[in-house]
Amino acid sequence: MPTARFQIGDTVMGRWPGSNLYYEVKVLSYDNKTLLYTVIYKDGTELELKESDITSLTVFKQGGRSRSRSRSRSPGRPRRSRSRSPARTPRRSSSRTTDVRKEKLKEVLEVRLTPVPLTHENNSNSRHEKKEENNTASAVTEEKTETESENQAGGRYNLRHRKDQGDGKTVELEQKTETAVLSQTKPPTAIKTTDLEFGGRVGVFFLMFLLPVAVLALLILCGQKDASLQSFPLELPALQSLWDWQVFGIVLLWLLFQAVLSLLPFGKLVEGMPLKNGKTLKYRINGVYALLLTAVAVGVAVYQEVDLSYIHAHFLQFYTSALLIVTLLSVYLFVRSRWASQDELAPGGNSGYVIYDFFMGRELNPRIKNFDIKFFCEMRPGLLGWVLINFAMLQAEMKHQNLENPSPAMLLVNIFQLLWVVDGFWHEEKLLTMMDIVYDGFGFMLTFGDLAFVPFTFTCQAYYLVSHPSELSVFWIITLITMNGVGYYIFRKANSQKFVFRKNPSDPAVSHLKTIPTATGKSLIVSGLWGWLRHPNYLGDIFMGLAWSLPCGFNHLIPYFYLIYLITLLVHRNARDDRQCRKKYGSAWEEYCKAVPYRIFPGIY
Ligand SMILES: NC(=O)C1=CN([C@@H]2O[C@H](COP(=O)(O)OP(=O)(O)OC[C@H]3O[C@@H](n4cnc5c(N)ncnc54)[C@H](OP(=O)(O)O)[C@@H]3O)[C@@H](O)[C@H]2O)C=CC1
Ligand SMILES: CC(C)=CCC[C@@H](C)[C@H]1CC=C2C3=C(CC[C@@]21C)[C@@]1(C)CC[C@H](O)C(C)(C)[C@@H]1CC3
Repeated sequence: MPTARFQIGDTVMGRWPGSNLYYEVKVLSYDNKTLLYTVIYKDGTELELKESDITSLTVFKQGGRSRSRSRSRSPGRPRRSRSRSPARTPRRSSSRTTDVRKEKLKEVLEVRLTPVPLTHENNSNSRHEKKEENNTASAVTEEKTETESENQAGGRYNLRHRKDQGDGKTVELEQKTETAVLSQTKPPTAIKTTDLEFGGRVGVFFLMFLLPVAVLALLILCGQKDASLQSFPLELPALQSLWDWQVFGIVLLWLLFQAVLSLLPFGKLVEGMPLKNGKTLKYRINGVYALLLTAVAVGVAVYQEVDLSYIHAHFLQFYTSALLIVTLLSVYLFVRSRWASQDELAPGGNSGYVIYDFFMGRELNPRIKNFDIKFFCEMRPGLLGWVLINFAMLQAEMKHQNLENPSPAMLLVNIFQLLWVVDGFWHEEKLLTMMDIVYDGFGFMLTFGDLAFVPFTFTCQAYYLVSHPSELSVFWIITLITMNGVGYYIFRKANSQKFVFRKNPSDPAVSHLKTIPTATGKSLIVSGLWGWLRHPNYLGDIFMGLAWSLPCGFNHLIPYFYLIYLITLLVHRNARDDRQCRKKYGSAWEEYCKAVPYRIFPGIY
């Protein structure tokens, strides 16, 4: 009769199926027939493990000590990324900061899985470690269902989530875990960036010139009577016609006005995602107030008979002014990043190549005291500038076409896009969890995107309509409203569902959804919109983008620029996110991809 080596109630280290990671588990029972131990992980996941996959705690502690003694880092070798998985145990470190961080995160980590890689892992390179770290088994959970999965070694593992047992206490544990994940997930450590995007140094060098020139070309075409690509003027506009100091002054005033609004002490102060040093930054969420105050200021200006069509008449000059500010700001950001500590660097903008890092952005959250430059630029001057420019185009249309009222096409474009911007401000807080804020550095790409690309290309439909009238039938108007409504519904529902789920998976609004657990303690939604597509929110956005372009008719391709940009960006973003999720969630992500094969478009893998 076989005897159990470990006793019920023992705390031991259990291997996570299919990986070399060990987590602290408690032995719940031992089955003499199958020779399997039932163990429970700290996040409530129960598994049946073979004895060979269980090791006593002391063995690990000894192994850990000898490891830390023997590990010597050569100066050239990048620091290992530890924060990729939120479930990692902070190890012994000589640094006092790490100890402080350990203390701060202790409470959170108590409800997390605590993986400890096998000793031989130290012989492998860091890329391999990352892969192993996230290689986890997973199962689709549903009320009262279980999925059995075979691990790579052929052993039997029985995955069960405690939620399935209808145990209220456990749901609370899961809720605590997920909440902790939302508020405590750390961005990856700023090790040297080796995976270069956008074609590396050469790619970004060309992009840096190509993007501003492409936008200029788009604006030139959009303002021409014949906006077809073949009619692009062979003679470029004279340089002096592209510059106006007064316009430059107006752009500076606009930025200053928005900066002042963003510093007003209205709205709540919220904490962003934790940084590598365990600290969190505070953000003032007052976008809705800024929107309202800007609307009042514009209303007063119009009442005072300020002619907003000036913006239309000087559109190219506004663009070049914005471009100069983008360039100066990017240089400032790059220079100041020299004084940023390792902790403050973005994982994607630290390659050591000046051009690449300048483009991608070295610093993650550049701030002047409490003023967060990235958060400000991402939401305020560009998005509000877009709405203001749209409104100016509406006035210009009435003036140029001698209309008493704006055309239905112009009204639709204005209203649809205003709705999207208002929605963005209403949900401003959610931006704090997005990759742009959490992972991306603030360099030329985002500065240009936020301050030049958004206000000058997203307005391209309204700009086009000023000199290209478009008749819309009632049927067409209803179709476009429906299309925008459906797109908005999918976009909003998917984004909100994910946000609420990440905050509290037991929230009644999302508790009915089926999920796939992952070793990080977070789960992935696998039903509803997120069970239909891997990025339902992108599809909603694309529907809206289509509804914004169609009012301009089919005479030219130019008004479809936004749609083409959006699809390209979202396809690229999907690939990027897919890579990150595969690293983060390992086989759980594979499982999700199998369960939900379509990415953005139904029927297209
Ligand atoms: N108009 C424009 O110019 C742009 C618009 N957007 C819009 O912004 C919105 C947000 O986009 P973005 O942040 O890129 O991407 P998503 O909102 O799709 O977020 C992706 C993240 O969501 C989490 N996730 C993925 N699948 C699941 C799942 N099944 N269950 C739970 N969580 C999941 C993962 O993060 P984790 O697990 O770590 O939480 C993943 O990294 C979109 O609606 C997009 O259309 C974006 C860019 C530009
Ligand atoms: C060509 C080029 C340099 C592109 C840069 C891309 C940026 C313009 C966009 C990347 C992601 C964005 C998001 C918003 C604006 C455009 C950029 C910055 C966003 C803040 C707009 C408001 C929305 O509600 C949003 C919060 C969902 C959205 C987030 C992404």
